[in-house]
Amino acid sequence: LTCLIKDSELAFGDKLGSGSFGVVRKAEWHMPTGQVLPVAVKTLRASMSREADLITDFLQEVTTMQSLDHPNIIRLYGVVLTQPLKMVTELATFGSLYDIVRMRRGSYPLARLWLFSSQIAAGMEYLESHHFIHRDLAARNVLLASKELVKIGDFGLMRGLGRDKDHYIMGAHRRIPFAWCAPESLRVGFFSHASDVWMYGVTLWEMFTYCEEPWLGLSARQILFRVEREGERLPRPSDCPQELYSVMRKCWACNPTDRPTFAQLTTLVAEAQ
Ligand SMILES: Nc1nccn2c1c(-c1ccc(Oc3ccccc3)cc1)nc2[C@H]1C[C@H](O)C1
Repeated sequence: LTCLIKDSELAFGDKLGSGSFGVVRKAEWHMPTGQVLPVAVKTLRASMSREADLITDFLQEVTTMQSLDHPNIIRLYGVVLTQPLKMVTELATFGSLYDIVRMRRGSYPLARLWLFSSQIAAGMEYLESHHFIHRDLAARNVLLASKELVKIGDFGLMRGLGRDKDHYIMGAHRRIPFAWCAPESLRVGFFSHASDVWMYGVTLWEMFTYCEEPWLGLSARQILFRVEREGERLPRPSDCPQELYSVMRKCWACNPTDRPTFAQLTTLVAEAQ
C-alpha cells in the first residue's frame, strides 16, 4: 500500500524548480520513527488533482510507482493526500540534466553523456520490464543524483493524472511535449514502450545538442508532416559520434515495431562506444 505522509512531517526548504506538473521543493521528512530524511517534494498543481476519481487513479498509479526500485529511477517514498497532493521522493542533489547540460554546454565531457545514455536506457529497461510506460521522457525529467549518476523522474505522471489509460487526453491544461512524441502518439494519442523508445532518442539528441529545443518553433501538425510524409528526422548533433546518432535513428523508426526495445538499447549504446 502507498505510504501516506502528513504535511506536518515535512519541513520545507528551498524551491528546487518547477518541473512538469508542479513545483518541487527540498524538504526534511521527519518520519514517525524519529528518523529525518532529506527529500524532494513535488506539489501537484491543483488543476491536476481536483476530481475525486482522478485521485483514485492517481493513488493506483502511485502504489505501482512506489514498488519500483532501481538505481536509475527516482525513488518514490510516499504521498501527501491532503490538498494539494504532494509526492515525496528521493532527492537528486544536482538537479535536472537539462539545467546542468544547458549551463555547461560544450564543456560537458562526451564520455559522461555516453554514460548517462546507458544509465537512462537501463532505467527505462527496468520500467519496461515492469510494464510501466513513462510518456514524458525528456532531459528535463532526468535528474543527477551525483556527477556520474542520473535517475529518471516523473514516470507515469501523465497516466496517473490523465483519466484515459493509454490515450491521455490532449487537454488544454496539460502541456503535451509534441516535439518528443512518437508519430502515433501525436496522431492518435497512443503511448507504449515503443513510443517511450522514440522519446529516448529525442532525449539523447537533447543531451548531445546541450539541450537545444527539438523541432524549434514547429507545431505538432508540422512535425508530424515532416516526420511521416517527408521522412525527416532531427539532424546529427555536431558533437555526437556517428555510432550514437545511428542508435537515435533506430529509435525514430516510423513503425513502432521496428524500434529497438530498451533491453536491446542498453546493448546498442554500450556497443556504440
Ligand atoms: N527529486 C528531485 N530532486 C532534486 C531536484 N528535483 C527533483 C525533482 C522531482 C521530479 C519528479 C518528482 O516526482 C516523481 C518522481 C518519480 C515518479 C513520479 C513523480 C519529484 C521530484 N525535480 C527536481 C527539480 C529539477 C526540476 O527542474 C525540478
